Amino acid sequence: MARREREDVVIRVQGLRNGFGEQIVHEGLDLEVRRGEILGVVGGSGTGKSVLMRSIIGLQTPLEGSIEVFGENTIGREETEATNIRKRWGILFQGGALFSTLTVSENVQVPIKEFYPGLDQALLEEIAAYKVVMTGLSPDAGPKFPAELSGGMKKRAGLARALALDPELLFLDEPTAGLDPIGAAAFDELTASLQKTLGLTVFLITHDLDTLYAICDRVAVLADKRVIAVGTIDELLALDHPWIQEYFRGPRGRAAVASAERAQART
Ligand SMILES: Nc1ncnc2c1ncn2[C@@H]1O[C@H](COP(=O)(O)OP(=O)(O)OP(=O)(O)O)[C@@H](O)[C@H]1O
Repeated sequence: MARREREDVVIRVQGLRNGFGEQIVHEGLDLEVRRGEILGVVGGSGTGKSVLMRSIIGLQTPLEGSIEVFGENTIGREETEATNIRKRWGILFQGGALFSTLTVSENVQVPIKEFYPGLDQALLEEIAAYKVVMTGLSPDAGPKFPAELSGGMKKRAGLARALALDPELLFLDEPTAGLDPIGAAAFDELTASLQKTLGLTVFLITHDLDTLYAICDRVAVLADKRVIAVGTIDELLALDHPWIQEYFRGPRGRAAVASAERAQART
């Protein structure tokens, strides 16, 4: 394969098999995520979207297969070896996963302290304050505890922490779940604008059709234990798979198309 092509693939998953006891979640799953794209990952509940993400970031050891991130294998790596790859990505887990006993600013400082111990406290606070503002939160949010924040603010704080180390690759697990439509649209806009400004590659698990239409360059569909299709929404719509047709052409899919068309007409 040409070197250039290799470099343009940030995540390469091949022949992935995952399971828990008797239950096989993935079998022969292949996926490539290209540099600079927002890839939406969809699939019915329990199809293994989160397990796929956990496999890629090394939290779940697959039964078979290979996973490369930035051209490096991420399976079975020693902690110290994996550190160099881990600091090049940021993760927003489902629900934000903030430490409830730490303030927003302290939450953002956690990964910085982990990877760069010994940084001066004033500098840590300055970096955290910058990340907080970057995600659209007011500077006053820094000293607040997660319990004092709205759902949307918690997501933004989680995003600020995911961006703490200036990552090239961002993993978002259902970032708009639980947000009202206006909050969800605002979060989508934030994701798209950060992706552009920072040149990020984004792996985005979602059930939110509006998010897919609004900001994803391509969408990967998980079904039957593997990625059955990946492409633009138009490319997926041309396929004859019942789940894809039902998902994109069902009532919610049609509403998302109408809303995307309205947004386009406004620009
Ligand atoms: N640690 C675990 N132990 C046992 N089974 C697990 C574990 N983690 C996930 N599973 C199972 O693997 C399957 C896939 O789970 P996963 O959370 O990846 O689904 P998902 O596609 O992200 O679903 P949802 O859209 O509902 O979040 C499920 O059947 C789940 O019960």
